[in-house]
Amino acid sequence: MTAVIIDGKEIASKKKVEIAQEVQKLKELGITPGLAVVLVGNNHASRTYVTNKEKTCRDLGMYSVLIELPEEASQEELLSKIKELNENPAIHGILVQLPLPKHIDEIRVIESISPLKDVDGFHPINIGRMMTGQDAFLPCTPYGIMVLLEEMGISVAGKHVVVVGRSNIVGKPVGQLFLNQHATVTYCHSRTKDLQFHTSQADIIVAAVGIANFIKADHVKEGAVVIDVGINRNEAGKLCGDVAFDEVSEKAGYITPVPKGVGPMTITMLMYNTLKSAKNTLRF
Ligand SMILES: Nc1nc(=O)c2c([nH]1)NC[C@@H]1CN(c3ccc(C(=O)N[C@@H](CCC(=O)O)C(=O)O)cc3)C=[N+]21
Repeated sequence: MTAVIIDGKEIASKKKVEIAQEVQKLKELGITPGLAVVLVGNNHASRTYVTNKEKTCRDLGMYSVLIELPEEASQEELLSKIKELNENPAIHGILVQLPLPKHIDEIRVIESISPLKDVDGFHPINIGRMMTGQDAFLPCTPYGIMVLLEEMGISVAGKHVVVVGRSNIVGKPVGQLFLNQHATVTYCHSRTKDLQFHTSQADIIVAAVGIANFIKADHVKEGAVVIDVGINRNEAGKLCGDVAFDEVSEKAGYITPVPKGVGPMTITMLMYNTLKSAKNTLRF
């Protein structure tokens, strides 16, 4: 069997057209969704992602502003910038690019963002509301994964999903979103015994460990759906996922490539969350 490729780039483009149309409607009501991205320091990868986010914002007709602080900026400086953004009515979404320099407490920073503008979905209020199945800003990568499956017509209810990796921004929340859609969820991590025993039973595997080519064909059941969240660089500096794509594609039923799989959906769902926040202001 050769796996069906889940084309995240194509699905993201389709979603972005829908978002751009919604943005146009809001602008006719006098509201332009605004996203503020805060970048501390000069990490090259972060700058690439931030540039990508800003460009996408503008392509969709949204307002975007980049706030740059030097690497040595104090936590207090960052927190006061965020306070200004919380109070700025032209800003509907705030994203503080992670990772932050070591001298800054990331949790403290995330908790200083208004939950109403937390378009990353990282704030405990939004995580708590997601846990209990209430309306919330959902974290962009996990949300994007659920949209990919929905667009591909891959049902989740009753399926056995194995999440490999338990980060706060992907592994833990994506398992919760699967649970909310009635899947049976197994979380695997660095302390799991016999990883292959679990992954080879999965109907759907989410690989979010941050180790290049970690999931091999032996980890995968014939016909399984394999979602690769990895954003690693191989020896040649080329972007590659957590899944050994070629050998796993021989066995899987569906697979997301890296690049052009989950990544573009992360950006797209950030735009969706910013639009949602702007729409929320119509409610008050
Ligand atoms: N507060 C915060 N929120 C984030 O959402 C966040 C963050 N910090 N820090 C860094 C990670 C990483 N991230 C990616 C977004 C898009 C691609 C993406 O579009 N990747 C393209 C390839 C891009 C390239 O060529 O490098 C793809 O997979 O096709 C990847 C990674 C968001 N992040």
